[in-house]
Amino acid sequence: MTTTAARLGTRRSTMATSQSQRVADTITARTGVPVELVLITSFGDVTRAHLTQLGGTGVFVNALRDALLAGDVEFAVHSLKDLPTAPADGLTLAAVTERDDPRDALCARDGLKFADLPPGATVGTGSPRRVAQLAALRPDLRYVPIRGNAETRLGKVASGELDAVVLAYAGLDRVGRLDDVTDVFEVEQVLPAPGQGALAVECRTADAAGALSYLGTVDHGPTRAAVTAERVVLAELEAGCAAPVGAYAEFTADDRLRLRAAVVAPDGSQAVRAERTVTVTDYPDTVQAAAALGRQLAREMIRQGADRIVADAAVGRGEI
Ligand SMILES: NCc1[nH]cc(CCC(=O)O)c1CC(=O)O
Repeated sequence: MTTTAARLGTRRSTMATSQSQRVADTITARTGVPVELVLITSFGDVTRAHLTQLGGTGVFVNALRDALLAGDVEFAVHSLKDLPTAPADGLTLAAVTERDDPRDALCARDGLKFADLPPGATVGTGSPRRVAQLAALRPDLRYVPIRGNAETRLGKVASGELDAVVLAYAGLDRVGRLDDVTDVFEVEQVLPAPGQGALAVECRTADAAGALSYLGTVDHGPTRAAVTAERVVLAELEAGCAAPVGAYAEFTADDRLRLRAAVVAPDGSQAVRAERTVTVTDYPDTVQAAAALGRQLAREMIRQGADRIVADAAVGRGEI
């Protein structure tokens, strides 16, 4: 008897296939189920438009979701930070993998640290969240929007077109480019995107409890709780993945869940930053505690004007 391999849908980039292969190998090691990668081209991969002009959420995940719903693949692996917060009809988040390093990293010419970049130096990043937080730290630098995969972005530093680029540390690790990192931003300086460093495994809801219940073997409870809190902040602020919102949750030494979040105006001139910790055992389960924590923190931030900053930033991007 031959065992048919489960088909895992993934984007085609080196980063996507590397992280998907790792999930496939872990599933096979833990369950014995063979998994084959099916490469799917998303609109976000082929268009040259600037990310913030693509209508926000979902550009990288829609093609994978279409393939799932069409039955072309059994499950899909996404970078969790690219996944819209709204649930998708007929699909279930079957697993959230253990988070890799959530921080953002600087890759600069000549080994330069962020503090040592000369005034006026050009820093490439397509993320309003990064621009806003970096501009708050160094308003004297020039932030340049860029697109393309990690290798293309790093190439702009190698060619001398830019002095530096900022990318996710976890992504650089997955494409084998950690040698290019010259500085790493602590989460206190630059809060990561909600879900950064974690992967989402998505399948059809109809298969989740039965045929594909083995996907639960790659679910990591503490990461799922942390990213739940982070994504609730994003949802409550009615912000998409292109909004200047950072959020990071982690368990403290005494097993409480601490959530930090920031909303920063695109020029760094205004910011709402907040932090809150929850005692998880006060709630029926960890994910409910995380969701309550996210809602409470978001409400506190809205009282301080965070929703205004989010809306103004969307107007600035031409979304409203
Ligand atoms: N939007 C693209 C994207 N989606 C996930 C990652 C990095 C890996 C991760 O956060 O899991 C990246 C690239 C980047 O931000 O540098």
